[in-house]
Amino acid sequence: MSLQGIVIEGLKKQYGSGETLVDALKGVDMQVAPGEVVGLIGPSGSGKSTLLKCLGAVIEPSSGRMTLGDLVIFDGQWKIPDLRALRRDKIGFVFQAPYLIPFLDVTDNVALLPMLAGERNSEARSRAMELLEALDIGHRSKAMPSQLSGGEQQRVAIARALINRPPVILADEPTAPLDSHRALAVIGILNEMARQYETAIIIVTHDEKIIPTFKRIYQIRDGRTHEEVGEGKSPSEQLKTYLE
Ligand SMILES: Nc1ncnc2c1ncn2[C@@H]1O[C@H](COP(=O)(O)OP(=O)(O)OP(=O)(O)O)[C@@H](O)[C@H]1O
Repeated sequence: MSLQGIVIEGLKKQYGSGETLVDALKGVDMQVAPGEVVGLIGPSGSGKSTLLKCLGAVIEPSSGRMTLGDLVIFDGQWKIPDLRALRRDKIGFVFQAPYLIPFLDVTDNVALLPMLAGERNSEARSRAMELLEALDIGHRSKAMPSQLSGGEQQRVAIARALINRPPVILADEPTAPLDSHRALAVIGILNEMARQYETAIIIVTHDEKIIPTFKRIYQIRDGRTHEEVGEGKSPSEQLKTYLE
């Protein structure tokens, strides 16, 4: 991947038309370097999920431009013919709920995507195992999801998001159900993974526990992004700014 990471320029998204028109994004600009983890915060209804869905090629923006690495994915229209392949190969998703498949063990939950894509089962499982070890959960590789704690399930979900080494990870409230200790552990892991694999990571959050960990934060207000630099401010100063 080139040094570009994620670049979003003038992104707009409108839902509906006429009387039901909603201007969800009114011109979003955002940049995340490879290896960087940024926070995305904003009040309810400000457009955070809409932005993540546009970037994740789940919904189509109305206008603007989005680049992942050296790949222009959207410029007034989709520039990639196969959006499913784009999602599978370039983007890892982590959600609030881990959404693990209940009847597959931990290893197969992580290995499923490459196996479905045609990789040999033994290779996919051995890559899954490597990641599980790196996430310090290798010892639970044969467990079923229901036998894991919430924090352990979220680490498996992170391994699944990383298995194809995507240049981009989009995380939507990944720590919401976790206590402080586990939430900070999950953020620590995402930071370490970003550094190790040069992944650009965007984390949408309301979670006061993790907001002070971000070096850079984008705040969405009224459909536009405002960049805030977290570093240098004390956690309480940051929280005061963001929660106002
Ligand atoms: N499918 C849709 N059709 C019409 N309007 C929508 C649709 N999805 C979202 N919206 C509107 O777009 C705006 C942005 O919504 P979005 O879900 O992106 O906000 P959010 O910041 O993620 O909110 P929350 O923190 O509550 O999840 C809101 O006004 C919402 O009502």
